Amino acid sequence: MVAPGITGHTRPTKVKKQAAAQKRKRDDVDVEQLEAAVERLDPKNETYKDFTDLPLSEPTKLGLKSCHYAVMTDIQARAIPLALKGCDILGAAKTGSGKTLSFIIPVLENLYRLQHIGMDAGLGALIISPTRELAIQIFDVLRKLGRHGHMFAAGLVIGGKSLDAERQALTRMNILVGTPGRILQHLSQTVAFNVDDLKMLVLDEADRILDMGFQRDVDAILEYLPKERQTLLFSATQSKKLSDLARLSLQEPEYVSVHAEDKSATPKTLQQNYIICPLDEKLDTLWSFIQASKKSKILCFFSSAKLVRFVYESFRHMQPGIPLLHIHGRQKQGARLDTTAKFSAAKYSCLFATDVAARGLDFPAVDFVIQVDCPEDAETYIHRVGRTARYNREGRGVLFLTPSEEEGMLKRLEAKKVPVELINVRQKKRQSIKDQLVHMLFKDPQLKYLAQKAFVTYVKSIYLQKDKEIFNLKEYDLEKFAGSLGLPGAPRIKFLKDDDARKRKAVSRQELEVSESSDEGEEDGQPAQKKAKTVRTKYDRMFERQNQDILADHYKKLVRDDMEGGAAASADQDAEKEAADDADDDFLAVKRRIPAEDDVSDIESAVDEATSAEARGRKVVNLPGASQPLIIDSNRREKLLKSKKKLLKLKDKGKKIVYDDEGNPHEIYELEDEADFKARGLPEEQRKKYLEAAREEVQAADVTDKATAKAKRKEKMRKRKERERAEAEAAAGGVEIGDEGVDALANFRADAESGGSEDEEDAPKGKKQKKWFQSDSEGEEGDRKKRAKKAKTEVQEPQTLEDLEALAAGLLG
Ligand SMILES: Nc1ncnc2c1ncn2[C@@H]1O[C@H](COP(=O)(O)OP(=O)(O)OP(=O)(O)O)[C@@H](O)[C@H]1O
Repeated sequence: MVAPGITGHTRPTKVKKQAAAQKRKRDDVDVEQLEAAVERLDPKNETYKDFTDLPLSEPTKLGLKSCHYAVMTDIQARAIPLALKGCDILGAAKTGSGKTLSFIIPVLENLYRLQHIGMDAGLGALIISPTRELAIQIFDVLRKLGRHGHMFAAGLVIGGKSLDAERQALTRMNILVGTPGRILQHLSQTVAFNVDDLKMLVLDEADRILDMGFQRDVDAILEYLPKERQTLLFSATQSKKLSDLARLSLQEPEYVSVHAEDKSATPKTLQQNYIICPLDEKLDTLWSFIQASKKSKILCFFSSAKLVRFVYESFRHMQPGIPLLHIHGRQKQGARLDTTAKFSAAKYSCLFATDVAARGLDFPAVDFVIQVDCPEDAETYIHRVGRTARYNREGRGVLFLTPSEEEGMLKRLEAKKVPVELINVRQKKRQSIKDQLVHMLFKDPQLKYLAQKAFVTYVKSIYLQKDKEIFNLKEYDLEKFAGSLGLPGAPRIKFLKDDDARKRKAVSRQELEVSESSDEGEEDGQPAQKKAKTVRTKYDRMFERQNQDILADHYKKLVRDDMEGGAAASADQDAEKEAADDADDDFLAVKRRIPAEDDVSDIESAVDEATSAEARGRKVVNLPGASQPLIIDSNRREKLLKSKKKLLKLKDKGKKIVYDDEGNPHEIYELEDEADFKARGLPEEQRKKYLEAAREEVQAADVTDKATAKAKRKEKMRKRKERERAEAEAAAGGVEIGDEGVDALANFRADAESGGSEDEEDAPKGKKQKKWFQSDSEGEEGDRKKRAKKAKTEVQEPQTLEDLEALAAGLLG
């Protein structure tokens, strides 16, 4: 198999051509025999177990052998024979049950029997996947299986590479794997891309591809494809919606649903648990879990990219003792692929992810899938948890549910026949990381900013959830949640006006996840055309941010005020701007409370305005302490009168005054009259006079100071002599002074001379001084904590995987 741009041939062209010609001759015979054998297949009455039971071409057999695939999985045994016979298929099977081969083998075989090979044949099969990572994975399986003698040209189009390079290769391709957006882009822009003779269309993760997020792209793609074709749809959670089937022009499709028999939609080897965890305890619980499972491969799901970044960055600072990775749609493609490869290869690692990693990815040997944030629905739960316990391996899934999410989510899971069992977190084993987070955020403003964004995006994700039976924003203690992220308080969030919010609510959560990453040209199959076109600088983006009041102070000073009265006008402008970059804030607005100097209107014009307003019959109120009258021209202004806090804003801010030696108040800068200044002489002469007078003043003060210092010294000397005399008399009187007594005396003298500062020097070196605000007991408490912490870190590391799994299980058991 040839994969343009990916594999190259080293053999000279002549030899290659001869080999191909010979092969084709052999294939002619092969093809006829295969056709006859496929005709004889009777999937409805016979069962097939091994791949050798099926009439497959030599190259496919060799491919299967080289990958050590011998026995078919259930979905393969049922779907492949039907697909070989040309049926349209709607295949549903549990995660990790081998669906990829269920469509790759029919694609290779059906095109092989049709000899749909070479440049002139054009595109024979199109395989669509919702994410780039999954497309790469499918292409990899195709390559491995097809490289033992198949002559197809196969390619991968997922964006992130030059369109031109892809264009040239596209014209030669027989099999194409890609994401919806990029495929559509080529269909609409690459003239030589010929799909008129397409024989097969495959949708992997079909329910995802057919949902709202991809609807437009997929419908547009279908417009280009011939109606006469074979269509295969596969997913772990399959939609049977008639409208979808009609869209795809399926012809009497065969429903191949493998989990119908054992009733459960998840693998038997998967142990599924859930814990009840209040929102503000999630990070503590997760941290403790990771600490107890260092020798494991863990995949943790969160609801937003910002949350993933925050948890990754903060946990990394705390050195958890296990390699941490993170993946989300906002990363560059290279970084995502790098992370996928690293996590696949890792023995022990913990990957923090958004749902971009929820579907289809075949990471080997994942021990735990932790759903830290509740999935939007049961389907997403199934796909997430399906990253473990793949192909008969064991695995464990733990779902964190807040008390308010429990009932609704369990109902949804039950409806999908997903067996989850409640377990408890051992409170004794739960470590609190709140203080560490507070400390880190205090020291690192960037981390604090990330925490604030994480908070906002989390709240947004809850607000946007469609299933209000599970997600009810009022039930979450947001103040405590902010505290658990290390924030001093919850950033203030104000929801947009009702109609706007309603519009946004209609957008599905999936669409949001997709659009979250649209800044990468095409992300998860979103077309690149949707990208914002204008070039904007960092500063443009800075001013466009809605959550200005959670930015650093100096940003605040740069922000123009949206005073209550002007808010309506600026809201429209904001709405336009906000559509661009900070997409995840676009239904939320943080109240702006920062007045800027140039927006406070000129008093005179305000008074004029008030007079004319009064003339027009409007109510005008003179606020005590305010420099301008307040015109009441709307209900909002009327309400304003009732709020003391808001009225405060309209009052004069006050000035800074300095007092001279006589106690007279002055402005900080007082400029005298120019004529008076000139009358006193030339500026240079005035300066000299001033300096002379000041010098005389200083000299006089110096003389007095010296005299005072001398008098003090004399007095001190006199006192010391008196003391020595008293000591000598005491000694003569027979009082014994031991070593201790001498020390005490010496100390006393030093005290007298230095005002007691020796005390500090006497404190043992190396031991940290107590702070003035620390009481003794606090100090001891601190020491005790330190000792306890030390003891904690000295706890014996378990040596075997079993030990650690037992520990991990212990935490959750
Ligand atoms: N017949 C087989 N024999 C042995 N291993 C197999 C067989 N079929 C598939 N596998 C292996 O099982 C694993 C899961 O396969 P695959 O990724 O196709 O699952 P899936 O059903 O598509 O999962 P998901 O629903 O999560 O996308 C892969 O590592 C694959 O190599």
